Amino acid sequence: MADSEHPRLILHNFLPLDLCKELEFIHKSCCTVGYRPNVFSTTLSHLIATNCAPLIMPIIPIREKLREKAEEYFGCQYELFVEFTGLISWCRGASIGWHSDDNRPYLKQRDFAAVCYLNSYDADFKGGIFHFKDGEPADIVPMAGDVIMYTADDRNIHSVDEITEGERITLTLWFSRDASYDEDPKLISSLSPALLGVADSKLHSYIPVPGSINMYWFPPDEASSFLSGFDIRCGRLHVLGFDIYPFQDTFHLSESESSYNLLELLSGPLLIARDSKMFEPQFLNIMHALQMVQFYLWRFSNSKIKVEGTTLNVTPTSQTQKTVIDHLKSVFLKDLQLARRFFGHSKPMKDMEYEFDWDTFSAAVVEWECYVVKLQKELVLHLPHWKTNQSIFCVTLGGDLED
Ligand SMILES: O=C(O)CCC(=O)C(=O)O
Ligand SMILES: [Fe+2]
Repeated sequence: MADSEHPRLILHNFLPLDLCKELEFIHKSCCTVGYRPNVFSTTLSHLIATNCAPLIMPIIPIREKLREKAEEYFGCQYELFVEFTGLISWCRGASIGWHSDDNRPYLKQRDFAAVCYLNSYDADFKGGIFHFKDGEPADIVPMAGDVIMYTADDRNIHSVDEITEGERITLTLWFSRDASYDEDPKLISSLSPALLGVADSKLHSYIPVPGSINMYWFPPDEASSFLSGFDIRCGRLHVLGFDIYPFQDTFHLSESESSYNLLELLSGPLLIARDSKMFEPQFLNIMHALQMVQFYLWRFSNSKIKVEGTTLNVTPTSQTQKTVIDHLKSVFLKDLQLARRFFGHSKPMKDMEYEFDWDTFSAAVVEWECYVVKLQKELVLHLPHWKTNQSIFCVTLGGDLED
């Protein structure tokens, strides 16, 4: 498959599609504005810092499998450390020219890269084809479940075409031979024992806690004034048909209130509305609401599961509430068109309109709790082992990932 001048490995169908969908859910619920233009990212340390530690669990076995594969293929058994793990998405306009992944002084520690494609060219996005400058294979068309691995040096100079539509999502890792760049000890020390000691009855401890407002404002250089652009969390909810209504008294929401103060409302309790209906149970903040909607989308929207007969907690939106919603929308989504261009996707949006129902959404909210408790238990089970070894790896793979 590869010659020794250009050491690289392509693995087809390495990740099961349902796992790809799960990672997409995690990314779309938790990401922040990323490190390059029109790029969004979710790192493991960010998941831990925003009280979403259980959500690192689906990533851990994949990470370990990839490290093993890299060591085996590139002939460096037991030598590699994971330097970086992140879910990364590229939206319309993102691209990268010819480069090697170690091409900056501060990236010299990178020895190998692994890129797992979580969604597919054409079906989910247009553009975004990967090219190696020299050697074979030369062009990689991203397909969900496929993985590419290559050396980070100039034997594997590569580029990615501009994304012209949709959102291209990957799980990207870099490996280093230098133990001082191992990300594990930092991650382990940030997994606070107090946080993990919670019993199931205290699940509310795992309600996501948002990072600072400017981490979610796009474009990032507008995050000092918020005069143009949009909040990416509101943008994602908007393209899926949801509005936000703050739970707090809104009498002070005058036109003159600063954008920053209004954006602060997103860190507090709120309700979500859709099609002139308000869902009564409150969410504790925007990340909580977004996670629930993305969870619904992942687990319920494409399945035949329909839940009927749940007591509906949905009321009609009043005119006063609509006025508040519209005012806040004009603050949170200054550039609605841009938000739609980035996160909107004509086909899935139509499917959503068709398939959404509040009863099933209520069921998803309950199911989400079971999901997080399950992951939390796994995390609690593994942590003592991780601490002893100062390294994050699973003792068993739990059957989620095929050999
Ligand atoms: O996402 C990809 O296919 C590769 C991205 C890349 O080259 C990079 O992040 O350095
Ligand atoms: Fe690269």
